[in-house]
Amino acid sequence: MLQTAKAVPSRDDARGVNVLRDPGLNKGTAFTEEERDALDLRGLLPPHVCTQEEQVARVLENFRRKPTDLEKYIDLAALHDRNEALFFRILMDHPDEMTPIVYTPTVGLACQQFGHIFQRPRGIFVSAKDKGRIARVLANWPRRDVKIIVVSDGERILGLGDLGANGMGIPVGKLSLYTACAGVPPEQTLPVLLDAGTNNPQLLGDPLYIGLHDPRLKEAEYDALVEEFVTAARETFPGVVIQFEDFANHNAFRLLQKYRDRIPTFNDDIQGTAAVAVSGLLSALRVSGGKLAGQRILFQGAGEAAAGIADLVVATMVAEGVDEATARKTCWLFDSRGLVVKSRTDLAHHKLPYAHEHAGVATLLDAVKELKPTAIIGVAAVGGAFTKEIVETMAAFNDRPIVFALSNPTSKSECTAEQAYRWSGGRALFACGSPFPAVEINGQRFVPRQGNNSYIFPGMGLGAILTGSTRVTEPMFMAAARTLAGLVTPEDLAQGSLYPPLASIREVSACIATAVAEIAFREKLAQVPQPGDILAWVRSQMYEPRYASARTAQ
Ligand SMILES: NC(=O)C1=CN([C@@H]2O[C@H](COP(=O)(O)OP(=O)(O)OC[C@H]3O[C@@H](n4cnc5c(N)ncnc54)[C@H](OP(=O)(O)O)[C@@H]3O)[C@@H](O)[C@H]2O)C=CC1
Ligand SMILES: CC(=O)C(=O)O
Ligand SMILES: [Mg+2]
Repeated sequence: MLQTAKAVPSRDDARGVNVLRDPGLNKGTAFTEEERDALDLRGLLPPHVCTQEEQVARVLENFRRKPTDLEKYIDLAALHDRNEALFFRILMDHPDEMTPIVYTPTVGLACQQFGHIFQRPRGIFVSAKDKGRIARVLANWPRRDVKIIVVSDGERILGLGDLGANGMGIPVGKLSLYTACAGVPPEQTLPVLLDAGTNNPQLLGDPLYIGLHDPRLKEAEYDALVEEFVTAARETFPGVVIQFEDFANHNAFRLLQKYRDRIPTFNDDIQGTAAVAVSGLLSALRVSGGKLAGQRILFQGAGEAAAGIADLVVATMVAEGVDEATARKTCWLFDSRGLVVKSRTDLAHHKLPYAHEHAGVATLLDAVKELKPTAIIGVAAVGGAFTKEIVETMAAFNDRPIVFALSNPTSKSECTAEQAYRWSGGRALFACGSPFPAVEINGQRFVPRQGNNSYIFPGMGLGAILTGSTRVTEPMFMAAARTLAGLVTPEDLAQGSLYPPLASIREVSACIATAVAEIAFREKLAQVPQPGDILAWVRSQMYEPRYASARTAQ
């Protein structure tokens, strides 16, 4: 027995196998001859040594053979678990093809099916059962150099509602973009799902649901869970930035208020969305020739995204010298009960600054007719809400109507790109939350781009991480919006694109991180010495999905 044990090493001794099983170290068929010897890999791999390019070709061939987007998602998730560098190489080199799979819209479907497609856990699940021991749970994470956590409690996943622990797909997807779009090293990222229960009856009745089969915690218990998590996360991973994602708005605004002046944190749905939308507005105004001060913006929806955008529109106008009261009057909200007006007594706190003197209006179409907005922004997750009549009405009194259909995923989009362009006779200045293909109308080609916070959060997080900023502030989001808008070229605008191409997202993120870092240094929030050339420094810190050398792998 002893002899056998010696002759056949135990798994722990089999260095080669462990390397192949570690996605951070594994190069698969790309291990060189020397590495195969040094790491005991001989025979564990087929003999042909592949280049990374050959591996990419193989992955793409298989990926493209998958019959559905969900199958493609599962395929990429498996690659992520197998070979991190190859996964990010593919994401970075094929952003237009891969982003809609790891991110919206497919990630929404994946979250809906999460318990059924689940293969391997990724990230940390902190549940209500962990009360009193969350620090120990976080300590189970194998690394201490985590710099960015994206946390969700799964209560408002995209526009799909309460998906409970299935919402883990969102932190995982967002953090994949952190690495692919902003070069944050994957080992510095940690997805967290805070399982406070779910009120989704379908999930509670689904034996394959992966979360607690319990109703959501009530406010006091819930707040205690979040507080324990935040405290433990900051102790376990000193300096970590915490991004709150896809919380329901009854918690999102409160938690932002509670933590924004205490730790480096932001709410992506409120603040990241605000920056991308303001950037889109600034780009649209370059085409229409107007100024923010001259706009009337009607939001369909009055939640996190709407209030976040409206607040940043106001802050931007105030920074341009407009008085706050006047600035507020440019923004109008329309919620599930109609136009938000002063006489209403049912308004949540975040709606009050936009409750103007006006008679009640019951339908969005009537609101458009009465207010004659220059821009409509859809953030209510009501698919198809921008009807033909609404877009035609917008086009009747605006030479260049601004139409942003920002709800996700695609099924919740207020209108398609084709509808916006066709119904406006090719005059709409359009942006969408989820991707739409290019549209040709009367020989003119329009290339819609995504008004999605994915243009903002990777660079925002990178800037905060690199500087060790102690806070993530509103001026940083304003700067991100302006930086992003500044990267839109006349060629982009000529084809209807209000954002730069996804292919340039790493450069976009580097510029946003630089703008954020400049503020962190100026406001003395940074914890590192200021480099001479901030942009060059930021670029030099960005992860490249190159394979580590065998020496590193050992
Ligand atoms: N493109 C992007 O980057 C982002 C897009 N989004 C998308 O925006 C959508 C909303 O997100 P978020 O703001 O966080 O969600 P919230 O739940 O905070 O807000 C939703 C809002 O929609 C309103 N609403 C619901 N039904 C209707 C209706 N029939 N007519 C008018 N308003 C209605 C709600 O009204 P009431 O207040 O009365 O309940 C609420 O104000 C989602 O689809 C999300 O995916 C969000 C963040 C980023
Ligand atoms: C994009 C995003 O954050 C959302 O739809 O929730
Ligand atoms: Mg979100």
